[in-house]
Amino acid sequence: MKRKDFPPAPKPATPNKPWPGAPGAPPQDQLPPRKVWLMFAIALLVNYLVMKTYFPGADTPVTIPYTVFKQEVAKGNVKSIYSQGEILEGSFASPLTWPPPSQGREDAAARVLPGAPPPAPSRSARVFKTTLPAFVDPGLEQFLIGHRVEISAESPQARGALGTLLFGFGPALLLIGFYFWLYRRAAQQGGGLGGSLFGIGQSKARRYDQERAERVTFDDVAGIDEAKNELVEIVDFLKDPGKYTRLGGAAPKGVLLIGSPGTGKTLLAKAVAGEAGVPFFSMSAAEFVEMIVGVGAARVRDLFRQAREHAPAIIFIDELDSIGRARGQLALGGASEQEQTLNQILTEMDGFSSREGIIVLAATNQPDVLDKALLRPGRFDRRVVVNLPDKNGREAILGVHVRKVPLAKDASLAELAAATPGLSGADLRNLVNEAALLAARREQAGVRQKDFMDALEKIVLGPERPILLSEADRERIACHESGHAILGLVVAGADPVHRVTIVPRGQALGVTYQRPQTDRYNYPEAYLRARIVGMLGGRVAEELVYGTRTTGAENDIEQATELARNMVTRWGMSDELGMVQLAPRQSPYLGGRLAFGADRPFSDETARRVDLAVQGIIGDCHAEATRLLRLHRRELDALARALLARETLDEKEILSVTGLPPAPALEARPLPAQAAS
Ligand SMILES: Nc1ncnc2c1ncn2[C@@H]1O[C@H](COP(=O)(O)OP(=O)(O)OP(=O)(O)O)[C@@H](O)[C@H]1O
Ligand SMILES: [Zn+2]
Repeated sequence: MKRKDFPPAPKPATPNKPWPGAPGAPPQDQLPPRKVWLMFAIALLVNYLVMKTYFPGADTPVTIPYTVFKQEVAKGNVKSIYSQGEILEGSFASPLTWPPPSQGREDAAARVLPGAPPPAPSRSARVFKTTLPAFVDPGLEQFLIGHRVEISAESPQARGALGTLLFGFGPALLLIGFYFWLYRRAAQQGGGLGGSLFGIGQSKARRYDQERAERVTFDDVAGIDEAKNELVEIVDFLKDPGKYTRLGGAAPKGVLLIGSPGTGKTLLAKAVAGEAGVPFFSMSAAEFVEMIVGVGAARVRDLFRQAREHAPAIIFIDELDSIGRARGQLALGGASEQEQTLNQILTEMDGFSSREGIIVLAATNQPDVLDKALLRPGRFDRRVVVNLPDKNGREAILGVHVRKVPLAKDASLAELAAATPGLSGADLRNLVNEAALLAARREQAGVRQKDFMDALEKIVLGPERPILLSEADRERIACHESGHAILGLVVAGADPVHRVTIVPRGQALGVTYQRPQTDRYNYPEAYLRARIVGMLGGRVAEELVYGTRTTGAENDIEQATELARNMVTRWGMSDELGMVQLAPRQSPYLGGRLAFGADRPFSDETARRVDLAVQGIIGDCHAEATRLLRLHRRELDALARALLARETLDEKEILSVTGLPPAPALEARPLPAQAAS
């Protein structure tokens, strides 16, 4: 069973890909695959028809009886023959239909007779084949000559040099021609299919023409006003590059957008282009680098060339960190390719003057791993941090995304914003989308608050999972979740418990969902301990009720350990170790993961003391959880029973079942929402 905290925020299924037709969805200017196949089929057909018309000898010969052959010679319809042993091949002056159609019909009638061989379907042919009779037909030669039949040593099926060439290579030539045409087409459209076949060195940059794609403006970007304000100047510059450089000042060349996934970096870059009315060339850095060495650099060159042709313009490089990692720090393999690509970017950025009116925007969520050379003046010397939105920001972002969604009267974006701490802009868009789908499925005219809340639950906790649990398992899970929930009510400073369920969701078999009333930025030690006590509540309840342990607490243990370790190593909350930094600062953009190349900066002796301190915190919290649950055993049992009967309980129901008041407040109330399972 699993415990979830709001940060790291859950990732929506497709965080970055706008759905087709959404603002910012790339224009669909590549050939759709179906059309490609159609063209291919047409090419093959043309090939076939050409062969048919110009090389009738290519026909498969009809086999005719010797007598029919002689009749045709007598009629003067046989143009030439070629004999090879007793097989005689030849061609007619005008095509012959064989077997004659009438005979075909008779044969069809005869087919009812059992054992009758199926007749050959009658068809018209220019070439034929016949077998000479075993007895010698004297005078055949004279007969043929008399009827001007050309007797040759060469089979009519053998073709001239050109014929052979066309037959052997025709289809291949056509295919090549076809691909070449496709490639030209794709190249004209700036990348696409051809690019992957021939133009490997071409950038696959997508160009968004602001007239063609739906134009993105600053109106579409909400909740990140600071970042927006910093980019206003860039828009100004793009509108009139001359204005800035007239007095000899250098305009910015590169701006690095730094922020967690889904905070709207791409959107912001598009909006800058949209506001300035300039073309937007976008490419993900990961796309630069392929298996073939040198390709990345060529693509970079191509990307900048394209932008230069359309200047003023914006170049947007997403996921810069995937090539911008400090050189020499790269993983094995592909290192030199990444280096080359990176060097090419640096060269290009040094190469263009700011007068050209090209601005390179790049996005990353790991600024600390970037090569220092990228951050030097004249390159990405401006940094704009794009933060996760606060409550007001979330409300504004929701406002942007519900523009085209009809809302029911009871829908409250403010309330929704309050319930979604830690969610990014992309998450919020996803939330609105899910809610709209849900409302549509429920056949409502507008989206109600309940739809939003259900969608939120699905996004945060994962979709419900239809697995069949045994009664014993359900009882265990009910007991475990009740343990979390009761502690959420009785531990001072715990976040309010919003929901408890024993319906399996996502990875979890059951979930206790807690969330704070406000966004939190600073966490008191007492709050962190309260949180660990709550995390351990599931296992402790099982210990009290059953006296045995299960694997269900794995996730709880993981999270509790991480939190306790951070208290000791980063936040100086251990008296034994004091205010010493024992772990590198975690990048807020790495979602809590350690920065690249982090080393352990202390002795083995200290490591042992850290472990002891962490175990000490967990031990204390375990004791506290046990004490509190013993004290509230009656409420624990009541809640577990109610859960077994009703599966899901909301805040009000939990309070009424247990008869407990909400958790008493701590001096100041701390952190984002959490869900424990
Ligand atoms: N501040 C915002 N205002 C309005 N919509 C937003 C905002 N932030 C994100 N979105 C929505 O989320 C979508 C995805 O965001 P976007 O791709 O810009 O995020 P990102 O920061 O570039 O993410 P990543 O780092 O994963 O590339 C946007 O197209 C937009 O619909
Ligand atoms: Zn749990």
